[in-house]
This record gives sequence, structure tokens and C-alpha cells, in this order.
Amino acid sequence: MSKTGYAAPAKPDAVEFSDVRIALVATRWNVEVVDALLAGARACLKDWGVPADSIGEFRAPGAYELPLAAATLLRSETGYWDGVVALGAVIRGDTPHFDFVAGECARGLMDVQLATGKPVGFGVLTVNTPAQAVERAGPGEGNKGYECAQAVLEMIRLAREANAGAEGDAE
Ligand SMILES: Nc1c(NC[C@H](O)[C@H](O)[C@H](O)CO)[nH]c(=O)[nH]c1=O
Ligand SMILES: CC(=O)[C@@H](O)COP(=O)(O)O
Repeated sequence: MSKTGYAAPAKPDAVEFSDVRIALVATRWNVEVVDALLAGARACLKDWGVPADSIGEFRAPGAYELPLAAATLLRSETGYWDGVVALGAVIRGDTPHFDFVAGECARGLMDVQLATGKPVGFGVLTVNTPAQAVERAGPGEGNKGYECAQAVLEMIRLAREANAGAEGDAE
């Protein structure tokens, strides 16, 4: 059990996510930390068998723009992307701006996933100091980008299980 009491999900077999397409969208603020989150998310997608050519990578200016970025990616007519991993780092400054940026980012990403029915991972650090951000973007366990990508894939798994159950009931 990790220090936060989080019990990791069962690892997939080689093909469970071979047909999944995931969009990564990362901000340009605090870019060294955000790029470390991006590396963590990519490591997770690789561990879980998402093909490299099924992963898209996009940039948004800041965390405030992530909800529109996610909505743009998921509302395309083609339905191409199965989920979005939203990555950013909001570091508290001297004014209330932090609260608005972080709060609206979180609320907006939640609205997008509920409106589209597709998972949008909240991989946005909301921290008081740069050191706290670095602690959550290191290699291995505890990288919030890895955890966020894993959550998106697990929600895709859940949807598939739910649909399979519904189809079974319909037979
Ligand atoms: N201070 C941080 C920001 N601020 C910028 C906003 O996200 C937004 O891009 C701007 O207000 C224009 O709309 N963004 C972060 O991602 N992280 C920060 O620490
Ligand atoms: C999260 C922010 O917008 C913050 O970094 C801006 O810093 P400040 O509140 O000192 O303007």
C-alpha cells in the first residue's frame, strides 16, 4: 500500500489497451515540472500497452486553458480520442490568483468529462512551493502524471466492463 493508502489497480494484459487512443495535454507554465509529469504519463501508457502511435501530445498555455483544450480534443466529430490526460502545475504566488486558476481548472476538467462521458485525468499539481511540485513529479512511484494516466485507463476499463454487463443483460 502506498503512503497515501492508494491501492493500485490490476495491471492489464498485453492487449487490453492496444486499441485505445489517449491525448496528453500539458501546459507551458512551470515547464520543467510539467515535462516530468508528461514523462510519467508516457511511462504509464507504455506500461499499460497503449501503442506509441496512439498517443497524442498537445500543449496549452496554462492550467486555466486545460478545460477548453480537453473539450476541443474530446468533442471532435470523429470521437478519435478515448481519454485525455491533463497535465499542469499551479504554484501559489502572492495573490488569490492561484485559487481561481486551480479551482476553475479542476471544475472545468470535471465538467468536460461529465459532458463527454470520456475520462479526463486531473494531472495538475496545485502546490504551495516549487519543492512540493518537484516531489510529485519525480521518476517512479508518486509521479502524478503516471497516476493520472493510470486513472484514465482504469476509467476506460470500467466503462468497458459496464457496457459488457449491460450487453449481457440485454441478451
Ligand atoms: N500562475 C500559473 C498559471 N497562470 C496562467 C493561467 O493558467 C492562464 O494561462 C492565464 O491566466 C491566461 O488565461 N498557470 C499555470 O498553469 N500555473 C501557474 O502557476
Ligand atoms: C498561480 C498563479 O497565478 C501564481 O503563480 C501567480 O503569482 P501571483 O499570485 O504572485 O501573481
